[in-house]
Amino acid sequence: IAAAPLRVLVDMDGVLADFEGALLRAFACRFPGEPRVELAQRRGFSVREQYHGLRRDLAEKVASIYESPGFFLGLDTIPGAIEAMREMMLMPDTQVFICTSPLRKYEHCVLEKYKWVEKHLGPEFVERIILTRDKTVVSADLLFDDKDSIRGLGSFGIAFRESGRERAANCSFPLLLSPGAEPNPSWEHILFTCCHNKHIELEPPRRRLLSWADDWRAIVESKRRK
Ligand SMILES: Cc1cn([C@H]2C[C@H](O)[C@@H](COP(=O)(O)O)O2)c(=O)[nH]c1=O
Ligand SMILES: [Mg+2]
Repeated sequence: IAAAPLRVLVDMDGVLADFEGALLRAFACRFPGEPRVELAQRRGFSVREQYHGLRRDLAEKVASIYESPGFFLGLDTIPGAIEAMREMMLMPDTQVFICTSPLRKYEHCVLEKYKWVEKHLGPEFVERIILTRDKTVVSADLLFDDKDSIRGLGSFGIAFRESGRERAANCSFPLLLSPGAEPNPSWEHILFTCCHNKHIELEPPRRRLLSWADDWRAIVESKRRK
């Protein structure tokens, strides 16, 4: 019996597309007099949260950048990403998908993510886009992602008290509070190094990919069933 092909999910922002670099450049350009967080000072996935910590009103200002038309389409590629994706796609017994989370304000983001993939990778990769706010429910062997803790982003069931009784409600909650719907995702998460996560020390056996110049091929091969 032939072994099942290896399925690899590759995240988009921070892994294929340079979200952080573009955001900082656009922020500095649109709000030149405001304090900003340089890439070397970035900590934690949410840039919005870090700007909020700097000064409350800066959260809305930084969000206005990535919610603007043209922002996602204009992102530069992460060095080596396009070459790595093309090579991975050609690997025998390997299925490659782009797994990316849209903003809750999806108006420009969703269309522009599709256009970005077509522009930089071509139409065959557009067929391979998975858009989800909860990557835990997607079944695969590997997930390359720059977010240190992969959970759901969207609405989820939460218990709360009402008239002394608990009931479930489908509430929309801030990004970082939502657990994924699947507590045991099938994939191994490989943390892709990005400015906001490079200071995090991973607990073994968690693994990192430092960049696309690092040995991603060895990570892929390590997951093949013997
Ligand atoms: C506040 C904030 C939001 N994002 C957004 C950008 C994307 O829509 C998703 C992450 O997408 P990915 O392809 O799954 O990486 O969240 C962000 O990346 N960083 C932020 O600080
Ligand atoms: Mg990402």
